[in-house]
Amino acid sequence: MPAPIEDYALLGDLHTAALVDRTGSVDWLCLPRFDSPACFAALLHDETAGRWRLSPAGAGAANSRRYRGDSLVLESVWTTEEGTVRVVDCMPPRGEAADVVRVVEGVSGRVPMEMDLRLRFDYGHVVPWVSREGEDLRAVAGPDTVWLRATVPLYGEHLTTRADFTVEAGQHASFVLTHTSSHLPRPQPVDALPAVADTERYWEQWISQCRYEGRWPEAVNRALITLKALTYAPTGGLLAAATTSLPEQLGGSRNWDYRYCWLRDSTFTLQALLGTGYVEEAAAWREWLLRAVAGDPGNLQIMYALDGTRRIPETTLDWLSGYQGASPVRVGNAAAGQLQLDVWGEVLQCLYLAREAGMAANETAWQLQLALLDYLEEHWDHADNSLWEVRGPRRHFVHSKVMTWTALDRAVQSVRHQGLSGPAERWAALRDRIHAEVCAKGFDPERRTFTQSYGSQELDAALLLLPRVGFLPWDDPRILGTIEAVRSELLRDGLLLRYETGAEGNVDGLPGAEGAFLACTFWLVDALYCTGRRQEAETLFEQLLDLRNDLGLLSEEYDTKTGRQVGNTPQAFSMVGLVNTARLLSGAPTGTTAGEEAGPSGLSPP
Ligand SMILES: OC[C@H]1O[C@H](O[C@H]2O[C@H](CO)[C@@H](O)[C@H](O)[C@H]2O)[C@H](O)[C@@H](O)[C@@H]1O
Repeated sequence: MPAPIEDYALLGDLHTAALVDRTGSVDWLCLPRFDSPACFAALLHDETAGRWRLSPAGAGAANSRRYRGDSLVLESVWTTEEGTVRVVDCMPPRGEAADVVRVVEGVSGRVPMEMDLRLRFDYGHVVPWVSREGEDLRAVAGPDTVWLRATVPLYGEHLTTRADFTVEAGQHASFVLTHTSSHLPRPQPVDALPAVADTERYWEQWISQCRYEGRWPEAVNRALITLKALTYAPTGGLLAAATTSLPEQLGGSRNWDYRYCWLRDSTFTLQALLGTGYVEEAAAWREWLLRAVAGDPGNLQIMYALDGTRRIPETTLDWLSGYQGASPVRVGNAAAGQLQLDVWGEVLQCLYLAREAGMAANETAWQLQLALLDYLEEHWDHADNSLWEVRGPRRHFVHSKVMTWTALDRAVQSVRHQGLSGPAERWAALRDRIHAEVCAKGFDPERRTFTQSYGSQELDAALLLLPRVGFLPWDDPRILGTIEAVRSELLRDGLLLRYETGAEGNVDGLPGAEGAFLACTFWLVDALYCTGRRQEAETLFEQLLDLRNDLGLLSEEYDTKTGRQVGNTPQAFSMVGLVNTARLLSGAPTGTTAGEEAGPSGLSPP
């Protein structure tokens, strides 16, 4: 049975990621890319779907583990009756091929070790043909070949590759697993020990560029490293999370594939990276965006594959029982075909902020924005699926409408303050019309709160974002009323739901419920802080930090009843929330609004 979600550590090489549990088992690895089929899928079934375990013989969980400094080199330590060993795991920055390096270091005594490798390609159901090439192993199936080089003898048993060996104090044993396409010659294997050192150096060098000087630096650095690890280096695409189908409710069916680039999640990630000095990543993402939407920029999709592919059809993998029985397991994501109007606002805002942060204006990028605005002028008044990607009927979601306001506002600011050219007066007129409509149709004067959609009785945590984009100031009574209403109706055991599942007309069209949404709870911290409730804000932020696993990672949601992380992991949305809220609470200007015309406040210390 897979481990609790919070037990998993992340390894990555900016092309793909692996998850390792406390017992030394790699339970998730997709090769060669994040969105390729997994060759270790025990995470979504059991060990028969593939995993790679390395630990002292008969041992359970490691006694301790940590990342080496600010890196993605994982160290797990076991102390047994025979002595102490350290297993060092990493994925070196991608060279010719993908490598996973595992080194066993004897610390004291003489410890018997076990290695158990079950490669199962195509999400667990293809057993490869394994043969020896000298001392090394070669496992082939269809498009994939995996090589295993080890410094200890290997043997095969029950369709599994094993090693039983002993490590003494001061000794090393190492394993290098290398993947390539099966039609290609064998890549040069990396040397284990230098590869570990290179990996550590790569991450230390990357984090040394960080310009964050606020509080909670360790938590922020770890979140930034995680966000970087969710970057697909060849294209600059930013992933929502490293996994598919980790359930939003234990045992439930709200299981989605997050190994893609959502424009929304990417723009939030970009804001966190830009705000901490990572302008290069922003430039790479802008190039990715321009390529992804090229051809028909008006016809924007809300998400794309890592390389900008538009078609990511959703299917289920019925041979997998799902994470601890939560089925179905889905690959692909039908949300790609939805209308989510907020995305126009997020993209225009992000590109605006990138220019503010010093990225040179780019004529092609501005042409893209003009095309997006053309579309929006025609479609802003359509009902949509909202940022929550509801699968129930489309509605006039208040947050979506406010983000169309944001798109137009940032366009106006770009002309007025950034020297770009466009019909600013026409955009400003439509912007003001949308503002008036939202205030008339999306606000409930009796309850003194904005509502989830026009005429609805329901609330939505996304309403906390209205003042952040400058739609109204933080001290506007309608915003203060909304913050109070959202708190009183959506807080569960101190954390915030996105909305009430199953309420009024079952807005998301899905069975079951879900955990508290961590990004929304960070938004609540921001709202408390920006309305002068600094102590409450700080207390809630510290409470959120306590939900991170021992390695500083957060998944998408938290089940307050069982005290467990739920949903895909590690999730960019949550890690972004941590970075941006830490910046806010540290007094850093966060600049999510465009300027004085956008409204007097925005997200900045009051
Ligand atoms: O809740 C139903 C939807 O859940 C997923 O969407 C969520 O994750 C996205 C990626 O992080 C995020 O952008 C979105 O705001 C979230 O609601 C899933 O991808 C959808 O298919 C599903 O309908």
